[in-house]
Amino acid sequence: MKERLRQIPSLRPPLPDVDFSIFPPTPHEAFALWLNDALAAGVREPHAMTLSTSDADGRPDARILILKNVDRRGWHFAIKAGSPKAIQVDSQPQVALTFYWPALGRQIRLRGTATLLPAGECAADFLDRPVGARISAVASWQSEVLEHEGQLEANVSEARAFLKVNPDYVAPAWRVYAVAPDTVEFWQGVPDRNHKRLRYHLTEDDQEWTRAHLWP
Ligand SMILES: Cc1cc2nc3c(=O)[nH]c(=O)nc-3n(C[C@H](O)[C@H](O)[C@H](O)COP(=O)(O)O)c2cc1C
Repeated sequence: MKERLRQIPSLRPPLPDVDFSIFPPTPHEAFALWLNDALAAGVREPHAMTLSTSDADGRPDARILILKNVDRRGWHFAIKAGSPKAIQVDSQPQVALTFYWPALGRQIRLRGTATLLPAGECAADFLDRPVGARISAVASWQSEVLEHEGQLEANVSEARAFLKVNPDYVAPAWRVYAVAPDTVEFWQGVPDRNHKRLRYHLTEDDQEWTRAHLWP
């Protein structure tokens, strides 16, 4: 295994260069710039990110979610109440988000606080989902033990029939959170390993973003 892993290239050139000295004043704007680059470079699912949480005992957990929006409140994700991640976020709202875009050798790391958005926004997000995704959200006891496939099929059929006659139904467990970061780091991999890093940090009074270049 060790040999096989060693042979896999990482940060394979060509990678883009970056001039952090001309980066915008907020990480929100910087994220939008890099997302444009990722889309232009054909990065698959650049809106997939790892949400890291910790449970009540302080044990870390992580999983991938889809980024739903970025606005002044932060980076949004949608999940189901009652799932392990939702229980973790509610008990410990300090979380981290991580993006990795291999084709560009770029990583973005955020640390901050997750806040539940108003019920109306959660409902609107649910109704925006394709019908298959709504069926699945209604049918699934997410992350519970599935005793046999038949259970899932039965729940999916039931949810499909229910949503057919109740197309405006909103799953009450649907939640959208925004992560308001206090730290956001933009990391550009360089093949010679002298990576470039820019960290945005919110001042204590939450008024201003400061910027610092970090050692590789
Ligand atoms: C590309 C990708 C996107 C995903 N997007 C979401 C999402 O937006 N919301 C979600 O609840 N789960 C999403 N998942 C599934 C989660 O990673 C996870 O398996 C699931 O939510 C259960 O997590 P939990 O047991 O920590 O609650 C996605 C998985 C992948 C691989």
